Formats: sequence, structure tokens, C-alpha cells
Amino acid sequence: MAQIIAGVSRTFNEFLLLPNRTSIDCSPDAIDLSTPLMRHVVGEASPIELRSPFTSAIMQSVSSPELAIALARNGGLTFLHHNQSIEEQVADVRQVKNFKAGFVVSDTNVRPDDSLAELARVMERTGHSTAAVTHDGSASGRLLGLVTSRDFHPQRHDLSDPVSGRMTPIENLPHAACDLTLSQANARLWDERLDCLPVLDVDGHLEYLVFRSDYTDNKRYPGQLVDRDKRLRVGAGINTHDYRERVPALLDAGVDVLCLDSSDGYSDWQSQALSWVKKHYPEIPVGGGNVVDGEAFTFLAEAGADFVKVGVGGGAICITRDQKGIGRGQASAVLDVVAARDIFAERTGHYVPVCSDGGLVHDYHVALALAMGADFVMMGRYFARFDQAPGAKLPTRDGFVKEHWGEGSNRAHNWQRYGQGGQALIFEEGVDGYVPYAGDLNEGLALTIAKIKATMVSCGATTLPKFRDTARLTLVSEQSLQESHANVVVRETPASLD
Ligand SMILES: NC(=O)c1ccc[n+]([C@@H]2O[C@H](COP(=O)([O-])OP(=O)(O)OC[C@H]3O[C@@H](n4cnc5c(N)ncnc54)[C@H](O)[C@@H]3O)[C@@H](O)[C@H]2O)c1
Repeated sequence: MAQIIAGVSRTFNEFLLLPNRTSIDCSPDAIDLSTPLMRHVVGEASPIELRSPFTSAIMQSVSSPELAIALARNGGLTFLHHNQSIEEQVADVRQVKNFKAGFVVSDTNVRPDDSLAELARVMERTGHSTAAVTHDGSASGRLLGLVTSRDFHPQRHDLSDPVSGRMTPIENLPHAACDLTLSQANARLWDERLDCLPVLDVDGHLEYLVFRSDYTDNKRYPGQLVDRDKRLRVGAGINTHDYRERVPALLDAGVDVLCLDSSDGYSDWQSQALSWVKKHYPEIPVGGGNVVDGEAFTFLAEAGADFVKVGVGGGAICITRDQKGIGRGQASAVLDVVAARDIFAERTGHYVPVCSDGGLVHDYHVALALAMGADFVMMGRYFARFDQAPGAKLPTRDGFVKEHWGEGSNRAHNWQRYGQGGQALIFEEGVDGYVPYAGDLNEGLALTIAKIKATMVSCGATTLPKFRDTARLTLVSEQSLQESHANVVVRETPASLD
């Protein structure tokens, strides 16, 4: 006989947080939004931590390389969508990994005996005016000097002369060891009035260049999410169909994290794919999902998932609940899965982070998801509204909108599901629509973060673990929801991007 589980399926809109006692040192500046991204031993740090608890949805209208760069610079992570060929997704990963976040792998390199004419050609090709002179002309050769476009001029110098005659040799060149931080590098650039600081390994081989001209840019993003080589981190969505070919190609391109993407992750397809990735590439973190209850969480955690994504049918463009009658209110789903995560951690000693995906309509819903125990959130509609998202920006009578469509919609041409068998889409699980345009991601996300920090201050928590451990939530009635809204004729709507 069918089982009816206890309790009602609830959404974030049905909850509010009660303020806790706020101490004097609990201020927005003191708040740390870092959070674990992947499985780790209880009591130890996660090998990868997000600096802010945001990831962008694995969707064509959301997760482009441009959005990935902007989000990683703000401490979050994008999962580049897999609804494209392996080659196209690999190119997207490379675009993000090649983006310079302060420490630049030199792309303008010459040998000391190369001619000035050759140097000029290399500079013209890359568009850069500083070249590293290395023993073998590679980006990681032994550094012998630096030469810039200011060091030679075609009318003053014989272009057949060797570069070595015009370079600043390493003996006269301030340089640094590779263990310095970006802020230490920037301090040296300013203190020593340098334009460029080469960073070398112990054997004198070039690792990076740090440029003064990048300073303002890097100062703007103190919480960037970077890998050991100081490159921005990026994730990629994968599916349970072509992972044997897709995963190695993505790894080769330098992807940091993978996530299986399915409307229903409680399947043997997912456990097979997880086992395969873990067996062949144990070093790469891979998430599973989506699920809506503790039983499915435990299934994926036992199959090796490094994090589990929660949410079926709550996305803004999703009509899975209407079409198939499956899903669960996002708040109930998160609460159930989080409880299973904590039981799993107690039983196995492994903490498997939980991502709340979908159902986040207002900024404060993010705070609720985190208070309910989600380690981080994933959002589609939210990010689709920004300049950096790939959807077209279209004028309307009242301003602008951006295109946003679901991966289960006809427009998505979800080839991994429907292209392979030559079948048509029998019914849609997503719609094709528009979202209000919201400008630049940096500004929009800063506003959302300011609101979340303000909520945490009211709840007396400066870290996310403390926030969830001490959160007191209350259910709201229809009547009390009415009471929440302004009850006058509003002169000006407060700034809000949700
Ligand atoms: N989160 C949501 O609520 C939601 C809802 C609808 C759609 N979506 C999105 O739509 C996209 C497609 O999701 P989906 O669940 O339809 O795709 P899917 O590829 O996971 O599943 C499609 C169908 O293929 C089957 N299948 C999976 N692997 C297989 C394999 N190796 N061989 C044969 N059959 C296999 C599945 O059981 C399912 O019937 C995803 O991007 C997903 O995130 C999300």
C-alpha cells in the first residue's frame, strides 16, 4: 500500500527566522561566509571551500564562462552546463581556467638569442608589452630577464640584435618566491614601484608574473575562489549518458569539480556513474542529485557523491511537478536531507555537504536555506538576470528582460536525452521565458550578501555553522505573511534585486 509520509511539503515562504541575541562583536564585517564544497572527514576542513555559498545552475541560460569568472571572483562557483558537445564544454572550462586572477602564466616569452624583430612579433600576437626571457623561451623556463616595449624601438635599434642586449637581466630584476600571496605581491609592486613582479620556483624557473595594472581589479575581489595555481575554480555538469568520454576531457581541461545533473538523482544510473568516476578519477570531486529526501541522500552518499544537490520541481522555469507529479516543497526537502547528512556524518565520520537547488524566490530565502542547514545554494533564475548570463537582453516598455529557459524545455534541445535515440521531446518539464534584467552580477550579488549578513547579525552568528546550529525558525500563517508587507502607498520601493 502506498505510504503517506508524515508532515506537509513546505516552501521557504512559509518560514521566518527569530532574532537571536546579537553580541557587540557580531557585525557584518565579522561574518565569514565560507562553506565546505565537498566530502571531508568530520572535524577536518573540506579540501575545497567556497568563499561565499553560491553556485550557479547547470543551465544554458545561466552558466557561461563569463558568469563563471564573475561568480568565482566573488567566491562562488559555476557549474558549466553539459547540454553541449564535449568539445564546447571543454573550451568553456579552458576559458575560465585561463582567466588571470592576479598571478598570470606568462604568454609572451622569448629566448635570449631571439631577435628583437621576433620579440616584436610575439608582442604583436599576444597584445602584451612585457615579455619574459627564459632559457628555452617557454612560460616555465629558467628566467633570465624581462623585456618590455619600452626597452627597444624599431627606429633606434637594429631589430636583428638579440633580446639579451635590451632585457633587464635577472640580477637587476626584483623577483619573488612562489609562496607569496597576492596581497604580498601587490605590496611589493607598490613599495618598490615595479610594473611587474616575476614569481619563481626554487630553481629559478618562472611560475607567474604579477602586474601593477591588475592591482585595482584584484583589490576589488579579495575573496576570489582560486586553485593552488591561483587560477579561478570552475565546475562542470555531467550526465549519466556520456560520462566515460566527457569526464576525462573535462579533467584534461582543468575542471575543479563535477556534478551529475538530473531531475531525479535517486537512480542506479547515478550510482553507476559515481562509482565509475570514483574508480577512474578518485581525485576529482563529484556531486550527485537531485534528491528530495534523506533516503535518496544516503543512497548517493554511499555511492560516493562528494556533495548532494536537493530540489525537484522548485526551479523558476521548472514544471516537473505539474507534468509528472513528483517533487517536494524545497524547505521540507532541505530539512529532511540535512538531517540525513548529519546522521550519515555521525555513522561514517564523513561530512557530505548539501546544496539547496531551486525554490529560492527572494534573497532572504537563501538565508533560510542556510539556516535550515544547506551548506550552499544553487540558483538559476537569480543569475540569469545579470549581464554575465548568456541569455539575450531585450527591451520592454518598462526596462529590460533577459531570456531564461529550462533544461527540460523544447528550446534546450537536451540532446543527451533526446538526440541520441532520435526521439522527439514527448512532453516538456521546463518553460521558455524571461526574467527582469538586473545589471551587473558583482553589484547584485553584493546586495544579496549584504542582506544575508544582516540576517546573520540579527541571528547572532558570524559563521554559517553557528548560524544553522543556533537558528530558530517559525512557520508563518497566511495572515502573518500579509503582515510582513508594507501597508501604505509606497513612495519608493527599496533597492532589491529579487
Ligand atoms: N531539478 C529539477 O527539478 C529538474 C526538473 C526537470 C528537469 N531538470 C533538468 O533537465 C535536464 C534533464 O534532466 P533529466 O532528469 O530528464 O535527464 P536524465 O538524463 O538524468 O534522465 C533522462 C532519462 O534517461 C534515463 N537515463 C539516465 N541515464 C541513462 C543511461 N545511461 N542510459 C539510459 N537511460 C538513462 C533516466 O532514467 C530518465 O528516464 C537536467 O539538466 C535537469 O537538471 C531538472
